[in-house]
Amino acid sequence: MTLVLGAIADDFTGATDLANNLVRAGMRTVQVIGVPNDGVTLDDVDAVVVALKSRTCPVTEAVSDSSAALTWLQAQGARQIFFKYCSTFDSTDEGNIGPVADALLDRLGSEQTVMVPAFPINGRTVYQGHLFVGNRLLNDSGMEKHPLNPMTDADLVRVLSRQTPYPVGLLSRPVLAGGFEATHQRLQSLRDEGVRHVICDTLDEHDLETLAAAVVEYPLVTGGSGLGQALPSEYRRLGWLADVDEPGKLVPSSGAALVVSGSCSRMTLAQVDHFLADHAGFGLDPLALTENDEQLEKALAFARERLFGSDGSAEPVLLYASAAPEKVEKAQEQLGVTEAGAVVERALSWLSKVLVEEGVGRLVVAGGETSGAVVSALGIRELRIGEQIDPGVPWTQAPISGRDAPLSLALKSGNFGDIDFFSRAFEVLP
Ligand SMILES: Nc1ncnc2c1ncn2[C@@H]1O[C@H](COP(=O)(O)OP(=O)(O)OP(=O)(O)O)[C@@H](O)[C@H]1O
Ligand SMILES: O=C(O)[C@@H](O)C(=O)CO
Repeated sequence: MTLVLGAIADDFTGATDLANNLVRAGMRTVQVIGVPNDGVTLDDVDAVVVALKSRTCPVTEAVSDSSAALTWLQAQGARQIFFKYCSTFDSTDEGNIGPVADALLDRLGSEQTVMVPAFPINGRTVYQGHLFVGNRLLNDSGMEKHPLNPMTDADLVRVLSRQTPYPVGLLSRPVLAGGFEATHQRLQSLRDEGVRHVICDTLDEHDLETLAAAVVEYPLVTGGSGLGQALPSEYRRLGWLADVDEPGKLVPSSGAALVVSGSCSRMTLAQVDHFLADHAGFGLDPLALTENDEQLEKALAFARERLFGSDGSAEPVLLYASAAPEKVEKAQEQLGVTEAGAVVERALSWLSKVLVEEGVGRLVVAGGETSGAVVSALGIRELRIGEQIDPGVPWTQAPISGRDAPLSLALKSGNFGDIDFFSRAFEVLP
């Protein structure tokens, strides 16, 4: 069998989220970090997800990194390309969703793609082009306060129209409810009208199935991991995908248990509070971090003492910069948005690297950008997907040089996971 799906994910937690859904739907999936420059063995692999850090970087960089990923995936023979972005459509008026999708369409010589951010099991739905998080519109969900890409408009046709010079259309729920034929015809007529990007309403798994059936032969599809959950059965129907056993199990984990969090999303803030109620944690402040190394050293000493307790009293520790919007704004006013984020990412990734070298073997990271920074600092190139902790967040494993057993790693998207995620994650792990 040849490679069926090649995915380009704009952040690391998003990549893992998609890989998780593909694995759960029966595809043998490999997640690679960045475009591989040497041999990755893709025998017996149905899907590859290339994790980029292109969500908030400058547009030109996002476009060139995504194009490089496409070139590599095409060389591997991928039949369909999936551009994975956030289920909350994280982007700004400059991009990067529109410009990357346009560049990929150009390269693939394709006239149209669909935009399917919905992930119903995690409460992300789209109706009349408006994105909901649970029962709130996107712009009233906490995402309007996102440190890097505040989402202040829930109308995705309008949002995307600011990012692309091409026409953006809507495939609405009433049409979708008419099933495959009605959906197929609407996409066709939008294409005849020159509509390049189609925002797709989606309320539930059944809508995802209808969409997957209608777009399975599109060279490029785009969206959240919900569509990734629905596509594999269509690949199977076309004979592109053989039936395979359930995804492989990870090897038993070992080593101390650390959580690092740079996510300031509403759910992460609640998870941090919940964990701190009966676990140890150390909060980092970007302003203090820029002054000198004192806070960093204190955080390291705090973590070492509890993680590796010499008297056998080892316990999980949380290191976090996660903070409420007022605090984030204050740091951003003084340091600038990019520098405030970068200071935190540097601190958390350095702490993770040192502590993994010293014996952390189970690591949970909260936040997509934060995960990107941590995974890069650890020099990880490839992840195997394992047990799911909560929808969208599996345990993964990666070899680490100097460590006999692989590192067990969970990359949690900001708003994913139940309130007790940080402590329960370690219970799920074999
Ligand atoms: N106290 C803080 N002040 C300013 N910026 C912060 C602070 N804490 C974290 N940050 C930055 O905020 C950004 C959070 O983005 P990140 O992608 O990690 O989380 P998220 O958006 O919640 O996750 P996801 O993208 O998976 O939904 C990071 O760049 C992080 O460094
Ligand atoms: O789609 C989502 O919400 C997540 O996979 C994600 O991309 C968060 O960074």
